[in-house]
Amino acid sequence: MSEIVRAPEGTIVIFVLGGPGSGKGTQCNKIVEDFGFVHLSAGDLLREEQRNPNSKDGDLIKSYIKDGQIVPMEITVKLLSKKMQESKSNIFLIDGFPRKLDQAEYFGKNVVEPCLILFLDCDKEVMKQRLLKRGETSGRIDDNIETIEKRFKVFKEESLPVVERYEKEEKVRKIPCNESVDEVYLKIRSIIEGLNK
Ligand SMILES: Nc1ncnc2c1ncn2[C@@H]1O[C@H](COP(=O)(O)OP(=O)(O)OP(=O)(O)O)[C@@H](O)[C@H]1O
Ligand SMILES: O=c1ccn([C@@H]2O[C@H](COP(=O)(O)O)[C@@H](O)[C@H]2O)c(=O)[nH]1
Ligand SMILES: [Mg+2]
Repeated sequence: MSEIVRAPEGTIVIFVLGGPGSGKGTQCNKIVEDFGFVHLSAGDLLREEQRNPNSKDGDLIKSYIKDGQIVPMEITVKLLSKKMQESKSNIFLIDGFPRKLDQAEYFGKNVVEPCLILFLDCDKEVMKQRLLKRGETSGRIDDNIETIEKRFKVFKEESLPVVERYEKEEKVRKIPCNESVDEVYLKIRSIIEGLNK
């Protein structure tokens, strides 16, 4: 796997954060359609790496995901950095990362500081119902009630402090996400359209 490389000057990174099932992937897909940013889902990259029979990290990744725990950051940051290096774009939506304070520090120091955090704020019960429904067809090893509960705990204890960290830097836009996909997206679109105004 390639090494972690600092992003070139002018690279713009938006972190899309929120609890499991808050709609990060769904909303990122809509942003990509309208704005053409490059969407990197840390979870998707880890799942792809886990499926790669040549990866030395596959078994480790699988055990962390199945248990709803956070994979050691060197693995995730390498995957993100590789995709960024391969891309011709300089605007990235990074979904579901950073999940811990040390990951936020590490990425900022070694890759790039984000300019904006979109925080998708959704009620736990709403997220749980979405994930259970998704689990009927997703095939994800973590879309089951036992792992979902663990993911909620990890999100509250480890990942919410990341949002609080960026709130101190006034980089966070909080978006209520209990409503329909289109209602949520209208709010997100207006935030993105307002950038640089
Ligand atoms: N606003 C919404 N209203 C109803 N269903 C939604 C909404 N947003 C997303 N969903 C559905 O909820 C499920 C979870 O959405 P999505 O995969 O986008 O969430 P996520 O935040 O990326 O979750 P994860 O952290 O598990 O990757 C999907 O089945 C999606 O179709
Ligand atoms: O930065 C990351 C992102 C994800 N993980 C692990 O993957 C699963 C699923 O992530 P989603 O964002 O829900 O697709 C997550 O529960 C973690 O186990 C990670 O470790 N680090
Ligand atoms: Mg997702």
